[in-house]
Amino acid sequence: AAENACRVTLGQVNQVRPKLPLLKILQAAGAQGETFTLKEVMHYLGQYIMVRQLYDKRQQHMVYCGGDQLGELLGLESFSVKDPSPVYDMLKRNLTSAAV
Ligand SMILES: C[C@@H](c1ccc(Cl)cc1)n1cnc(-c2ccccc2)c1-c1c(C(=O)NCCN2CCN(C3CCCCC3)CC2)[nH]c2cc(Cl)ccc12
Repeated sequence: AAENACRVTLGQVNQVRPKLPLLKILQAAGAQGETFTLKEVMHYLGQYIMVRQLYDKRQQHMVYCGGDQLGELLGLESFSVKDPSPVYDMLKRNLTSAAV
Protein backbone atom coordinates (compact mmCIF):
# COMPACT_ATOMS: atom_id res chain seq x y z
CA ALA A 1 0.00 0.00 0.00
CA ALA A 2 2.66 2.52 1.07
CA GLU A 3 5.03 1.69 -1.82
CA ASN A 4 2.13 1.86 -4.31
CA ALA A 5 1.08 5.24 -2.93
CA CYS A 6 4.71 6.33 -3.29
CA ARG A 7 4.81 5.05 -6.90
CA VAL A 8 1.63 7.00 -7.74
CA THR A 9 3.13 10.23 -6.39
CA LEU A 10 6.40 9.60 -8.30
CA GLY A 11 4.43 9.16 -11.53
CA GLN A 12 5.94 5.70 -12.07
CA VAL A 13 2.64 3.98 -12.85
CA ASN A 14 2.55 4.89 -16.56
CA GLN A 15 6.02 3.60 -17.39
CA VAL A 16 6.55 0.77 -19.89
CA ARG A 17 9.63 -1.38 -20.42
CA PRO A 18 10.51 -2.04 -24.10
CA LYS A 19 11.85 -5.51 -24.95
CA LEU A 20 15.45 -5.48 -26.18
CA PRO A 21 14.88 -5.18 -29.98
CA LEU A 22 12.60 -2.15 -29.46
CA LEU A 23 14.89 -0.67 -26.77
CA LYS A 24 17.80 -0.73 -29.26
CA ILE A 25 15.71 1.24 -31.78
CA LEU A 26 14.71 3.82 -29.16
CA GLN A 27 18.34 4.16 -28.03
CA ALA A 28 19.42 4.70 -31.67
CA ALA A 29 17.04 7.68 -31.60
CA GLY A 30 18.64 9.06 -28.44
CA ALA A 31 16.55 7.45 -25.69
CA GLN A 32 18.25 6.99 -22.31
CA GLY A 33 17.26 4.41 -19.67
CA GLU A 34 15.02 1.36 -19.87
CA THR A 35 11.50 2.54 -18.92
CA PHE A 36 9.47 5.19 -20.72
CA THR A 37 5.97 6.62 -21.01
CA LEU A 38 4.07 5.59 -24.15
CA LYS A 39 4.37 9.21 -25.31
CA GLU A 40 8.17 9.00 -25.06
CA VAL A 41 8.21 5.67 -26.96
CA MET A 42 6.20 7.30 -29.78
CA HIS A 43 8.43 10.36 -29.78
CA TYR A 44 11.63 8.30 -30.10
CA LEU A 45 10.12 6.05 -32.80
CA GLY A 46 9.25 9.22 -34.74
CA GLN A 47 12.77 10.53 -34.26
CA TYR A 48 14.15 7.16 -35.42
CA ILE A 49 12.09 7.34 -38.63
CA MET A 50 13.33 10.88 -39.23
CA VAL A 51 17.00 10.19 -38.47
CA ARG A 52 17.01 7.01 -40.59
CA GLN A 53 15.08 8.87 -43.33
CA LEU A 54 12.54 6.04 -43.52
CA TYR A 55 9.69 8.35 -44.57
CA ASP A 56 9.00 9.27 -48.19
CA LYS A 57 10.16 12.83 -48.89
CA ARG A 58 7.22 13.48 -51.24
CA GLN A 59 4.48 11.45 -49.49
CA GLN A 60 5.57 12.24 -45.96
CA HIS A 61 2.89 10.07 -44.31
CA MET A 62 4.43 6.94 -45.88
CA VAL A 63 7.16 5.09 -43.94
CA TYR A 64 9.29 2.54 -45.84
CA CYS A 65 10.82 0.36 -43.12
CA GLY A 66 11.56 -2.84 -45.09
CA GLY A 67 15.23 -3.78 -44.56
CA ASP A 68 15.37 -1.79 -41.33
CA GLN A 69 15.13 -3.23 -37.79
CA LEU A 70 11.85 -1.25 -37.44
CA GLY A 71 10.40 -3.21 -40.37
CA GLU A 72 11.55 -6.46 -38.74
CA LEU A 73 9.68 -5.53 -35.54
CA LEU A 74 6.56 -4.41 -37.40
CA GLY A 75 6.68 -7.32 -39.86
CA LEU A 76 5.98 -4.75 -42.60
CA GLU A 77 7.77 -3.28 -45.62
CA SER A 78 5.89 0.01 -45.29
CA PHE A 79 2.99 1.67 -43.50
CA SER A 80 1.17 4.98 -43.40
CA VAL A 81 1.32 7.14 -40.27
CA LYS A 82 -2.40 7.68 -40.90
CA ASP A 83 -3.08 4.07 -39.78
CA PRO A 84 -1.29 3.53 -36.45
CA SER A 85 -2.77 0.06 -35.83
CA PRO A 86 0.31 -1.94 -36.98
CA VAL A 87 2.47 0.17 -34.66
CA TYR A 88 0.15 -0.42 -31.69
CA ASP A 89 0.12 -4.15 -32.42
CA MET A 90 3.95 -4.15 -32.44
CA LEU A 91 4.02 -2.20 -29.15
CA LYS A 92 1.66 -4.74 -27.54
CA ARG A 93 4.24 -7.43 -28.45
CA ASN A 94 7.28 -5.39 -27.41
CA LEU A 95 6.31 -3.44 -24.27
CA THR A 96 5.87 -4.82 -20.76
CA SER A 97 4.45 -2.77 -17.88
CA ALA A 98 7.23 -1.41 -15.67
CA ALA A 99 4.75 -1.02 -12.83
CA VAL A 100 5.50 -4.50 -11.40
C1 LIG B 1 0.88 11.85 -35.27
C2 LIG B 1 2.23 11.17 -35.22
C3 LIG B 1 2.06 9.67 -35.08
C4 LIG B 1 2.47 9.07 -33.89
C5 LIG B 1 2.37 7.69 -33.74
C6 LIG B 1 1.87 6.92 -34.79
CL1 LIG B 1 1.74 5.21 -34.59
C7 LIG B 1 1.45 7.51 -35.99
C8 LIG B 1 1.56 8.90 -36.14
N1 LIG B 1 3.04 11.42 -36.44
C9 LIG B 1 2.65 12.08 -37.55
N2 LIG B 1 3.64 12.04 -38.45
C10 LIG B 1 4.66 11.35 -37.91
C11 LIG B 1 5.93 11.14 -38.64
C12 LIG B 1 5.91 11.13 -40.05
C13 LIG B 1 7.10 10.96 -40.74
C14 LIG B 1 8.31 10.84 -40.05
C15 LIG B 1 8.31 10.84 -38.65
C16 LIG B 1 7.13 11.00 -37.94
C17 LIG B 1 4.30 10.95 -36.63
C18 LIG B 1 5.00 10.08 -35.69
C19 LIG B 1 5.53 10.39 -34.42
C20 LIG B 1 5.64 11.68 -33.74
O1 LIG B 1 6.11 11.72 -32.61
N3 LIG B 1 5.22 12.76 -34.39
C21 LIG B 1 5.43 14.09 -33.83
C22 LIG B 1 5.07 15.12 -34.87
N4 LIG B 1 5.74 14.79 -36.15
C23 LIG B 1 4.94 15.22 -37.27
C24 LIG B 1 5.63 14.82 -38.59
N5 LIG B 1 6.98 15.42 -38.64
C25 LIG B 1 7.79 15.05 -39.86
C26 LIG B 1 6.98 14.56 -41.05
C27 LIG B 1 7.93 14.18 -42.20
C28 LIG B 1 8.75 15.37 -42.65
C29 LIG B 1 9.53 15.94 -41.47
C30 LIG B 1 8.62 16.27 -40.29
C31 LIG B 1 7.79 14.98 -37.48
C32 LIG B 1 7.07 15.36 -36.17
N6 LIG B 1 6.01 9.27 -33.84
C33 LIG B 1 5.81 8.23 -34.69
C34 LIG B 1 6.14 6.88 -34.53
C35 LIG B 1 5.83 6.00 -35.54
CL2 LIG B 1 6.23 4.31 -35.37
C36 LIG B 1 5.22 6.45 -36.73
C37 LIG B 1 4.90 7.79 -36.89
C38 LIG B 1 5.19 8.67 -35.85
